[in-house]
Amino acid sequence: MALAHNLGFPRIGAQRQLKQALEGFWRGDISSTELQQTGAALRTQHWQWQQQAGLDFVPVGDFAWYDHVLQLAQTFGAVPARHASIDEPLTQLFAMARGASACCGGNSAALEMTKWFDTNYHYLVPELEREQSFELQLSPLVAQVDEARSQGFSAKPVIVGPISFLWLSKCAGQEFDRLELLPRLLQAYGQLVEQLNERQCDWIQFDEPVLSLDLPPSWLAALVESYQYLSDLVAGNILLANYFGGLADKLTWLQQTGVDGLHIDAVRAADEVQQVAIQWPADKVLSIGVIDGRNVWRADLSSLLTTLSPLHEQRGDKLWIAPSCSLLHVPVDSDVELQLDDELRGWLAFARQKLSEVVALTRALNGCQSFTDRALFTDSDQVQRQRAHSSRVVNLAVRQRCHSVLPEHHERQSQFAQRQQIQASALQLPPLPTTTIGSFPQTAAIRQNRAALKAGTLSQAEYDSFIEAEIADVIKRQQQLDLDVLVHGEPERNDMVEYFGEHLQGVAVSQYGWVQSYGSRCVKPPLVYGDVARAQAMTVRWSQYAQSLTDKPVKGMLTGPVTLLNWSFIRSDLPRSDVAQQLALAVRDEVADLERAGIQIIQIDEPALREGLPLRQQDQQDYLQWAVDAFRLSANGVADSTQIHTHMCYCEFDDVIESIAALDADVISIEASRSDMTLLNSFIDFNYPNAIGLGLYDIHSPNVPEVAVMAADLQRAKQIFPTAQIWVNPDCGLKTRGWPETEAALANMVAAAKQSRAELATA
Ligand SMILES: Nc1nc2c(c(=O)[nH]1)N[C@@H](CNc1ccc(C(=O)N[C@@H](CCC(=O)N[C@@H](CCC(=O)N[C@@H](CCC(=O)O)C(=O)O)C(=O)O)C(=O)O)cc1)CN2
Ligand code: MET
Ligand SMILES: [Zn+2]
Repeated sequence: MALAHNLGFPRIGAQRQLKQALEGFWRGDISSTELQQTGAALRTQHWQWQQQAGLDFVPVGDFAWYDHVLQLAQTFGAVPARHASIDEPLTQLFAMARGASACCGGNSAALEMTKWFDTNYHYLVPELEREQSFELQLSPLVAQVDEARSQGFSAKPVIVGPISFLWLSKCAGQEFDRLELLPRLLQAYGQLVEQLNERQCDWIQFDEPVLSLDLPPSWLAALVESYQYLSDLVAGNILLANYFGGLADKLTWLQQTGVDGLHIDAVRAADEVQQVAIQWPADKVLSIGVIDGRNVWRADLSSLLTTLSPLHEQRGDKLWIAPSCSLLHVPVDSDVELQLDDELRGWLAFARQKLSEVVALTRALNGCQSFTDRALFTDSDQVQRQRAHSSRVVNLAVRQRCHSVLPEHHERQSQFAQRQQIQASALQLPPLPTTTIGSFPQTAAIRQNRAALKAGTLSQAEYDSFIEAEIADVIKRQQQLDLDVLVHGEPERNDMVEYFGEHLQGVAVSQYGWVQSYGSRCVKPPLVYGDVARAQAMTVRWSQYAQSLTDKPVKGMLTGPVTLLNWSFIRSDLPRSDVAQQLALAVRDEVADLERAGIQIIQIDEPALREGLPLRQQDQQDYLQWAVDAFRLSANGVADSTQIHTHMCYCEFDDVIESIAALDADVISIEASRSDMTLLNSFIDFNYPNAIGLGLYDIHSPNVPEVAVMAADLQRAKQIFPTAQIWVNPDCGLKTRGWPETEAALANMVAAAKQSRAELATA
């Protein structure tokens, strides 16, 4: 009998209960007891759903208040000195996640947040000292195992394994080889394992997604050593879980680990399944992640059954069926999406539906299908046929246009040096021009108005005039701040990707399809189900209105094709590069309309360009090639006098700097402040040719940066780059901030720029 299991369930809640509870707790509206109750209720609900779906085990340990890597760091006492004096565990955890103000242990910054592999989920980066000690502190995992068992669930603890934990951490202070810490870290894992042993868990799942990366041999040797050690300690069995890519290149290492089971991502690495099935010993469990945990389309169950049947014949009960990865990256329930038409809704499988697919497949293999399992197969067959022939999927005009894209559509008319001169005389900006990244605070009033529009209690006309009033307000405030290049503030956008999803053909948006991005913040990724086209202008009206209110240039503001792609759920029947090209053409049309409407500066944001970089080096060049092409296709249809900006944040630039230069944007604004300007090194080393907007302050914190600090950073920048190349801006949009700190910070930023300009004049 094959077994059905799951690697992890979305923790945020079908109605984002965790978000509301967390934000309520941070505001002081609810007590920690109430927060704990919400967490417990969510866990129970999620276990119930999973058990009812028919899984043989439920995952325990996938829940976290903020992030599971953070939770594990705290579990092992890997707490930076600046947070160590905070006694109360939850207070300490949130201080590590969000920084602590004077109220609890001084003004201590949060841990760095970064992307979880190639997802839009962010984890907090543990900071490890060379002398770091690890010791099992209070373990929420152990408590939750007790909780699940007391409620009658068959619990499979899941935990990030030691190699991934170390790889994803960073050195506090000076660099050292983090593997030096492994023996101490393993002891802490050992302490945890002992507690789990007492609870007689049959299986413990250790997640090692770093197996999907190109790992140096020293790390692979450390992996073998770690799991040999843990296998001896664990009374039950170890399932070593990899996801987001393949691991066939590491099989000989994995065979030496002594673990009892291996989970592979059979979606991302479908081509490896046969090889792994042959090489992975038949007396060990092989868990095959066939249901896509990174996308939302219903699986082709019949074809999966055909692939899996021979494996089941070979392995019998040593075959497990699962989603490819944790379901953290998909929304909870597609059945509640009643605003989507039946056909489209029928194409979707969110977390709950995916579990039914896992179970239906497993039961079909085991020859014990229920009536509903059979119905699921019939539906699945029908959906595959529908999607293959549906007129809403193929748009011939789009296909033709894609075929007729020519190389010159990717090119500007002139080189940057010429454009720079033309633009300088057209725009007449001062040296070190100041600007912002696009969004201004998304106030409660803005969201309430949008909610009222959706609820039908506010008319479109009322909503539109509300948005105009907001735009007028941000234009006025920017003029008072004396910024040089203004923005309209993006008040009309719920999210920079979802908004375009709402306006593009071939794309649908869900009502409740929230996915955790970081902490309490969620996104609702659009669903790209068909060929993408732009029916009418999406942003021109707002930019034009904003420009009508001022003589200063107002930047048009668009999300770029690569970011639209990477932050959406994309159809699985076309290569990603083709979808990127369709999106690029849609954005290109919008750029053209903005230019025609008199907008002289257009920013095309690409914060997710780096995120989409394939995990293996061998796949990266191809991606960068088509991603850069997509951006250039979207941007380069303009006259030389139109200035193209782009923006990237959260970026390790080193490995993609050539591609960033190849975008050939006239101005790029980047994050620099949080890394203490070290991000600039890649731009310096590369001799980056175009203009750069320095993210002079971190918008993720409510702290108001001092003029002197920003002026000093500008001073450093002037020593590195020609002044004509430097712009001055915050490091990302201001939508998550409040007005008071926004205005105070921007006032200081403008003051720093003016001070720096005055120095130029006297130099
Ligand atoms: N897609 C995407 N990915 C990204 C980013 C991004 O901006 N977008 N930025 C980076 C960081 N990630 C972020 C992700 C989310 C948010 C964020 O602020 N999300 C908001 C939701 C934004 C949104 O869609 N808001 C809706 C409101 C949805 C809502 O909660 N409505 C209320 C009612 C309105 C109210 O009273 O608030 C309800 O349904 O109950 C709107 O503005 O219309 C949140 O979680 O709170 C910020 C950064 C990386 N990835
Ligand atoms: C995550 S990048 C955000 C860019 C967008 N223009 C904003 O200002 O919010
Ligand atoms: Zn940004």
